[in-house]
Amino acid sequence: MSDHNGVTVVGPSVERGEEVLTAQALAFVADLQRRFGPRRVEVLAARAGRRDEIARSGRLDFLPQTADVRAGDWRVAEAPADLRDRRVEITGPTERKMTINALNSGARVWLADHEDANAPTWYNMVAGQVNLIDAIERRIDYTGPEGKHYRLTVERTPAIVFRPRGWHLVERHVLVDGEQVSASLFDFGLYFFHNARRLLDKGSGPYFYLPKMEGHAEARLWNDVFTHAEQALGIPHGTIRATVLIETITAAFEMEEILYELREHASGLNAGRWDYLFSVIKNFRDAGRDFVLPDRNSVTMTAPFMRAYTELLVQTCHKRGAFAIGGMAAFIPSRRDPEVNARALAKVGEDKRREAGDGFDGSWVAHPDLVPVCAEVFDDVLGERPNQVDRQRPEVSVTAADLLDVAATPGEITEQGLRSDVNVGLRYIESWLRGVGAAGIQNLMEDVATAEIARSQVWQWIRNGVRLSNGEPVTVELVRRILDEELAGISDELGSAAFETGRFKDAREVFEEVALAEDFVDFLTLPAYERID
Ligand SMILES: CC(=O)SCCNC(=O)CCNC(=O)[C@H](O)C(C)(C)COP(=O)(O)OP(=O)(O)OC[C@H]1O[C@@H](n2cnc3c(N)ncnc32)[C@H](O)[C@@H]1OP(=O)(O)O
Ligand SMILES: O=CC(=O)O
Ligand SMILES: [Mg+2]
Repeated sequence: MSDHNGVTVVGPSVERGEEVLTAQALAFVADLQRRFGPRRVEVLAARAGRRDEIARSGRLDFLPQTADVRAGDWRVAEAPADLRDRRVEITGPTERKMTINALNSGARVWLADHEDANAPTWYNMVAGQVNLIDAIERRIDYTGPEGKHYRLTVERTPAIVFRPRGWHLVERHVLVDGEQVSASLFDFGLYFFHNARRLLDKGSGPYFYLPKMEGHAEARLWNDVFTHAEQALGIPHGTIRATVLIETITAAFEMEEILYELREHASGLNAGRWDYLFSVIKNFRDAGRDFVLPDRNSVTMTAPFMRAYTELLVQTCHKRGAFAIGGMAAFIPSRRDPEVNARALAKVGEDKRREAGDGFDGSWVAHPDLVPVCAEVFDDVLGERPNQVDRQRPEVSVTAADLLDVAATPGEITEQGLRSDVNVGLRYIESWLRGVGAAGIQNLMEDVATAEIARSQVWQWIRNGVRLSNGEPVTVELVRRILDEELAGISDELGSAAFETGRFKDAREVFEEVALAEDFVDFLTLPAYERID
């Protein structure tokens, strides 16, 4: 434990942690917390207020008070040179081996993730910052436990776009004046303090993905944080570039306003489909059967409400000179199973073709073996151009009713779907509690966002009196029985020794809290964070 000028670090020491947790860097974070921490609390309270309003009215609409922003003539800042071509973006945790693999992947951008793909153990958060500095300095290497050596093998590495944790989270290992620091300000502050100048000196810049925002007031808060941070380090205003994930249903109604708030710092919007689905379930969880989604794996991007969302996103971005970046197809390739691999490549190719055809400027992949698939699709559509931001979509006309047309989603609610939600929820939470924030489960990529869908869908089915396709009602008792059965199956598969040393008991407790409790828990990571480390 260390204590300096009102900043107390209560996390254990991490190898090379002293390089990032310097007195100056912590003072910078503390200043951000003191200036902006109270506004973060207000923003979170406003979220709760808005959700109460949705519960009362059962609907959402574009904001009348910002009609002039939507009608106005404005554009976001010009893209810096290394963010003009974003056709392939690889995402992943900042763990050392994966950092090197992502840098060698051939993607144009690496989304270095402290959000959905991250389990925020103190070790991960500090070591991740060390790895990021080493990555920017191109001095990163690593030897795995089996002796395999990793180093940078390419001349041109992807531009790094760092995703800090969302506004809802705290970093409990750092206290500022006795209060837990905002995880967003901690992650952003350390990365910016250590790397802003470094990146500029290397011809790049401090670039960020901003997760899980629920509206333009939150974008204004980020913009004010950026402006202050630039001033504090004497870096020109507008150096930071931010890409905002539109991954909540409320933010979908404020895309223009979000870009407007951040216009001097904005690079684009990303269609974060998994959290978006979670947000639809969460916000309309008690709005009746019209908002009940079928089995998680049957909801695709061609469902009418998902198409409305991505079409509006592309149209909005290009109207404002911003990049539209596509989302994550969940299929992961396999180097062991050619059939699984072929299916993943085909599915991902199909997904990227739809996005490129719709006008997206680039898209995400979860695995290095998917970089060529995404590159090929966007190469075909872009040709010599670095992006297609000039492609306007005047024919697109999306209404509030289109964004909320969940009822038109095809698909069934099946016992297999329920079992899959329970199985994936348990396995993912167990992995997260062990410090692993992204996992391949049943050949699909699972992370915080996909696990949120699984557990919130179970909650919604129970609370809306849903029956499975076999006629059985979804009840707390049924889900408890399935939990027993799925856990027994996992134990048989892993063997009892491995099962007992895992975190399945805690994972079950968390799953029950976030899927079965009468009061809906806003984020599964909140109760899970109490049990991490
Ligand atoms: C909803 C959202 O926010 S999506 C964005 C957040 N989610 C993510 O970023 C998920 C990123 N992807 C991953 O973490 C991984 O691909 C997983 C967990 C899904 C699968 O990983 P693995 O089980 O290790 O896959 P696999 O064994 O095929 O990996 C092969 C190699 O590729 C590497 N690799 C796989 N995915 C990545 C990645 N995203 N970045 C860097 N390297 C990767 C592995 O480290 C492994 O390296 P090695 O051969 O040197 O040991
Ligand atoms: O962050 C991306 C998502 O789909 O969620
Ligand atoms: Mg997300």
